[in-house]
Amino acid sequence: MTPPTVLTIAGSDSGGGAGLQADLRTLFACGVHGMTAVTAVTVQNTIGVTGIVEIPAHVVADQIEVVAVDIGVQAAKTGMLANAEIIVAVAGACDRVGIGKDGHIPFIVDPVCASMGGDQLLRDDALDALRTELFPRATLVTPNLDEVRLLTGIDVTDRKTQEQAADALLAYGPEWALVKAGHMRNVDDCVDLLSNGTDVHELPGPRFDTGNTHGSGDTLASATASQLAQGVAVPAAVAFGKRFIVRSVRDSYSLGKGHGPVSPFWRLSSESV
Ligand SMILES: Nc1ncnc2c1ncn2[C@@H]1O[C@H](COP(=O)(O)OP(=O)(O)OP(=O)(O)O)[C@@H](O)[C@H]1O
Ligand SMILES: Cc1ncc(CO)c(N)n1
Repeated sequence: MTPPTVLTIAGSDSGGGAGLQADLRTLFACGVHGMTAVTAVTVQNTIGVTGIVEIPAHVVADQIEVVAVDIGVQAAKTGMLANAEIIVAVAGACDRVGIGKDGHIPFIVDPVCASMGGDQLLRDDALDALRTELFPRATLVTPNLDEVRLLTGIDVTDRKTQEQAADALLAYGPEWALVKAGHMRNVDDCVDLLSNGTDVHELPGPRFDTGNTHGSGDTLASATASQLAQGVAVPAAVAFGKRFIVRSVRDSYSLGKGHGPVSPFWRLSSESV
């Protein structure tokens, strides 16, 4: 049987923990066919990012268009987009193939700005392009708290500011905003907040005491995209993504000398070959 298809528009992490490698791993574990429009190649391990080569913007757009035309895309997500020119090209290509809230294909914009270790993955002057080019096209945006601060100026410290941040993000035009709580390290649990301005959903979850959360945002967004690709509504798709990431953080593992990755392998391990 042909599985549903999901396109990730993202950068490569040579260490295999985050970026398109995390996306493909997660999409596979969720039973969907993953496709990639590569935006950048990072020279990266568990310690940090030491180099970035950005892919020409027209090549990013072409990757989106060729897979959409031939294979078909049932949901799409973004990760690292590197620069404003790529963002503009992604917006144009998405419009041409129907990806986005005004087309028929659900579109998650994960506004990746930096790696877990703080290395910059998006040029400073590209923030505005994210807000103006991609947020209005997004079915769902999924910033972490550092990205919320950069995009809205709001410092999220509790449930009230989390909701304020969601409203500020929604003002840029996405249908839904998910304000992730992974970086709210002063609290014992990890409650993400999903809102479309009228429906507000708390997504509760435990906080595991681990530094091995490399790729957690990519994994959450990809697991959510796997559900949107099958016609699941946003709140249920995000609830699935949250359950998926909780198990994946629980089973995260140490690798190298820095931050190890979250692991979606739990989903594949119930049967022996
Ligand atoms: N220590 C943890 N224990 C449990 N869940 C976590 C933990 N850290 C992050 N999460 C969950 O993982 C998901 C991603 O959250 P986070 O805010 O860390 O995103 P991110 O910073 O974009 O991730 P990335 O590490 O890929 O950059 C959220 O659902 C969050 O609640
Ligand atoms: C390529 C890439 N994308 C995303 C992230 C953030 O998780 C990362 N560290 N590297």
